[in-house]
Amino acid sequence: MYTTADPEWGIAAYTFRNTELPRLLTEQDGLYTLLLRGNGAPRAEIVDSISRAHPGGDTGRWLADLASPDVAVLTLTITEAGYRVAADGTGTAIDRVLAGLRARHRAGGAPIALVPCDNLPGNGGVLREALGRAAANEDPGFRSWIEENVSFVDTVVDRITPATAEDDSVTAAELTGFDDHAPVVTEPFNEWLLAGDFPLGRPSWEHAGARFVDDLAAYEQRKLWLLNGAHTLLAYVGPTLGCTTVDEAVRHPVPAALTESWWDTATRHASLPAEDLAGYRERLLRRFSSRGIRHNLVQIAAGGSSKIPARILPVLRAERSRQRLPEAPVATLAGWLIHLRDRQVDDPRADELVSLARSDDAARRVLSALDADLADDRELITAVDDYVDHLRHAADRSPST
Ligand SMILES: NC(=O)c1ccc[n+]([C@@H]2O[C@H](COP(=O)([O-])OP(=O)(O)OC[C@H]3O[C@@H](n4cnc5c(N)ncnc54)[C@H](O)[C@@H]3O)[C@@H](O)[C@H]2O)c1
Ligand SMILES: O=P(O)(O)OC[C@@H](O)[C@@H](O)[C@H](O)[C@H](O)CO
Repeated sequence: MYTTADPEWGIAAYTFRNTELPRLLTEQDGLYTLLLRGNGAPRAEIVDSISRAHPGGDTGRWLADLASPDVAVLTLTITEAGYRVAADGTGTAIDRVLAGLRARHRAGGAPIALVPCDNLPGNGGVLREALGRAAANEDPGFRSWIEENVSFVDTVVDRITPATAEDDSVTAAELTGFDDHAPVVTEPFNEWLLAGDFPLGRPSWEHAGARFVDDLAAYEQRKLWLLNGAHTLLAYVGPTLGCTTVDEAVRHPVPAALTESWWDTATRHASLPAEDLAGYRERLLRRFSSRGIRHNLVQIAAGGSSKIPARILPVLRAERSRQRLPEAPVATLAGWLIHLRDRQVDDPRADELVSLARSDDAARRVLSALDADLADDRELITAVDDYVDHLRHAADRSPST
């Protein structure tokens, strides 16, 4: 959407495993509909910035694109779990990026900007570190080329974009007359913040509202703690009370009160000025409550083992260092324990975590798998265990959603 602001640029898009989406996009000449759903009537825009779409398995094409000096920027949206480096170094997104950079280095070594768009603190640094680990056994000349020519840009992407539902295609076609098989539904709000260098230039994304800043840390903290932290809380507590979407969960008295309590706790440790945080929080409640967006909690519940450490634990640690034990992080951890015990778990560490969650002394063992220091916090572990019982009782008394 931001790239449509600069018709000089186009996107060669690659999926990871999905072969259907590139096929559909190719049939549609790369066009897709952005369906904006808020509390009023839906609106639609056609996005024309994808020049080509390829399945991730099209390795020859991928290497040729990455080798080309016409390619100046590589963005990645691969989920938090996508930054893991496999023990044998193969088959991951990081491995594919490394192969692409190798091809680029061999083809003359034009510089490039890598722009991760996933919800991770310091996502540019996370990518730099993951690539560094994957490249540990590479030729030293290639490794120093990476250091000197690859720029790692930090970003914060803020726009609630749930998985597309069937009726979204119907609504999109009614609004545009274009029979789109790959529409994307989103909220009207959008914010994209970036910090870093683009050695070969970039699209003028600022013309569509992107903001380039020197330091992202405070914005990142605000977004990851207040928005994604609350989403994580709702994704684990909501389903224990019969809620299936974010808007349902923030209308239910128990998760609604916990969300407010989480925001009170997290804002005590956030760096931006209080008025800014209060405004963001107020807007968030409106965004979460929007009836236009049906954001499934199951989608948000995936990958808790990488999300909880980034969104919940920094605040919990800051509170524990002041001898406080706030309710909302305890509720999130208890909800996660119930999730691991009772539900279909989508997480790269699912086997290990599900087995720990079903063992004796589960709370201590699951929490220590997240952070070894938590294993010694008896007060926290007891509170999480008690909260599991509390949530189960609350479920029995829960109003229907
Ligand atoms: N959807 C949103 O509201 C939103 C907003 C801001 C940021 N984000 C970020 O974008 C990410 C993707 O969200 P989405 O809604 O597009 O999800 P999605 O499930 O629609 O897409 C995830 C993509 O990541 C790929 N992927 C999954 N696991 C991978 C792995 N291990 N290695 C490489 N690729 C992998 C999938 O193939 C898919 O193409 C989120 O994890 C989040 O960090 C999402
Ligand atoms: O998989 P996650 O938790 O990183 O993402 C799910 C949502 O919390 C997330 O996509 C938000 O909607 C998004 O971050 C809003 O900007």
